[in-house]
Amino acid sequence: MINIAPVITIDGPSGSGKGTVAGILAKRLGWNLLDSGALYRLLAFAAHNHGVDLTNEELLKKLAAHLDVQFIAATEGQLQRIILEGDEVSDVIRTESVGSGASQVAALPAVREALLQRQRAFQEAPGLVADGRDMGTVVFPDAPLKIFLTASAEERARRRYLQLKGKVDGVSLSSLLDEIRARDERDTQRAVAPLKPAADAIQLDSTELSIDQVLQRIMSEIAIRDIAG
Ligand SMILES: Nc1ncnc2c1ncn2[C@@H]1O[C@H](COP(=O)(O)OP(=O)(O)OP(=O)(O)O)[C@@H](O)[C@H]1O
Ligand SMILES: Nc1ccn([C@H]2C[C@H](O)[C@@H](COP(=O)(O)O)O2)c(=O)n1
Repeated sequence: MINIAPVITIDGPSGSGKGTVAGILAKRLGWNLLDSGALYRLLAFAAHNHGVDLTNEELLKKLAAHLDVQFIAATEGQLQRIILEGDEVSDVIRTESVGSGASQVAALPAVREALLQRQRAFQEAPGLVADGRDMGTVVFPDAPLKIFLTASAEERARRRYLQLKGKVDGVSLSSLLDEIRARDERDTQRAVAPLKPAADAIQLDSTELSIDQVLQRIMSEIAIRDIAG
């Protein structure tokens, strides 16, 4: 059966604002939300907990296929919650070290294959906003609206610094910039599903745009396509 729930994909590098914009958009439209990066982060986190090496593709594939995870949708005044093997992990998976582990496991073809159907299962009525690296190129190639959101590495590191300052000890702008550049390199250069714009994606550089301005641009693309009813 053909799945007719429309999908809006938002891909781009770390810190470009995908997650923020996708969350607001999903809420505004009343659509489902897929934070695909969270799945790779959960896998890296679970691998660490179970003592699985981040290069062991065979074991990671099995772990990915059986990942016991629940996404509890955001409600008024409550952000989305993520439960892994019974424990709330919404915050602990957001560190740059888990992000780096996620980027390593995400380069393994068997891992990506094991997570593919799990991601596609989020495509349910009335619609889906999906953010990640390969949403428009691999996971939802038929999406009627694809956004590729970027910003300079310096601006992305600055945003991350403001986000983590006061919450995480010892955070520095220069180390965040190094980590962001290393992750960009790994995510764009890997052989499978590298980070790149889909041929039919709209490219938005948010370096000089506020979150509201980015949302306005996307809302006007939605209106042009008449995809949200
Ligand atoms: N246009 C913007 N202007 C200023 N700050 C922004 C903008 N977009 C996002 N931010 C802020 O930048 C930080 C990173 O944003 P966000 O987590 O949405 O990025 P991301 O692309 O989803 O990153 P990742 O892929 O690592 O999860 C957040 O604190 C967010 O509020
Ligand atoms: N569709 C996706 C989503 C994420 N990844 C990998 C690469 C990222 O560096 C890492 C963490 O993602 P984030 O939570 O920062 O968006 O996960 C991917 O390969 N494909």
